[in-house]
Amino acid sequence: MSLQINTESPSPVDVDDVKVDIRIAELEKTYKTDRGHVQALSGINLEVRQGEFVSLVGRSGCGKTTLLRIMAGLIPPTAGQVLIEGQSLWTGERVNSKLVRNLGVVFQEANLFPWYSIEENIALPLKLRGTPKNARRARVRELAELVGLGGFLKNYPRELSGGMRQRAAIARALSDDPQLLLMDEPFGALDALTREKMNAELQRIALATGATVVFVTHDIDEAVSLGDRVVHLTPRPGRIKEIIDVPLTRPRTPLVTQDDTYQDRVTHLRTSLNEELDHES
Ligand SMILES: Nc1ncnc2c1ncn2[C@@H]1O[C@H](COP(=O)(O)OP(=O)(O)OP(=O)(O)O)[C@@H](O)[C@H]1O
Repeated sequence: MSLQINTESPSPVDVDDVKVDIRIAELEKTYKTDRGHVQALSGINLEVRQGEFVSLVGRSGCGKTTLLRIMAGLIPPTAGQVLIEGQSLWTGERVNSKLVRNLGVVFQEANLFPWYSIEENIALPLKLRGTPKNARRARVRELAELVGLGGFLKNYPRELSGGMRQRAAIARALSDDPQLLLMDEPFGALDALTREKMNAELQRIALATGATVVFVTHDIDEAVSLGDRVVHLTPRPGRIKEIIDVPLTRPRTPLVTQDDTYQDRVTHLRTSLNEELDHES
């Protein structure tokens, strides 16, 4: 079977198409350091459709986290645009805080507030939004069950394992029903079984809520098993090497790994990543 691989970055912004949730156009990011400039991203063009699950993969230093942090409103791009539902996320170094409030963001580190209980941590976005206490409590219970923390709501982060803290962080990111979920290696620190379970949960939640997900991972298998498309970035500077379609039906179970389409994509990506290493050595 031939791979539907788009090796060209899509052309920049065409704001007429309402089904596109995110449009990234000619994005550049250069970090200024004491030892000079580091060009982390160059010429990034990417469109993400509403409800789509896009995985970002690539070797260490290819700019995955930088791209996600720009999309999350945490660091400004040096040039280019990020449009979310047609609105600019960045105007120079100024971020559109209204757009940022509607994002759910999960990082590799759980980043929970140590002085709040798990319940209070998960409820925080709802509290900030002014959701009444009873509704908040019901939603938090529902989410805690979902991520397997139903019995730990009164505990504090320090009393939980790393994997449990991460699940709490995911529940917190989901609490306000974000339409766009940005995740940077959220399951990197979890054991294999928990990770598999969280992958299934994330897929289920994304399907149920219709949320658009952008998901950074080092793990090719995870990228393909979760993604509708996989964006492969290459380093120095970070560029899109190719975008791979993964036309597999959902929900995808662990059996997806036996599917030819799945295996083709994984093999292709693995070969492509290894070629990069060979070129360097
Ligand atoms: N705050 C910073 N200041 C200077 N350079 C930075 C900064 N953050 C990242 N970089 C550089 O930008 C490039 C991209 O880094 P980034 O963390 O985005 O890559 P990554 O693909 O997420 O890497 P990894 O997979 O190791 O997390 C790297 O060369 C990195 O050294």
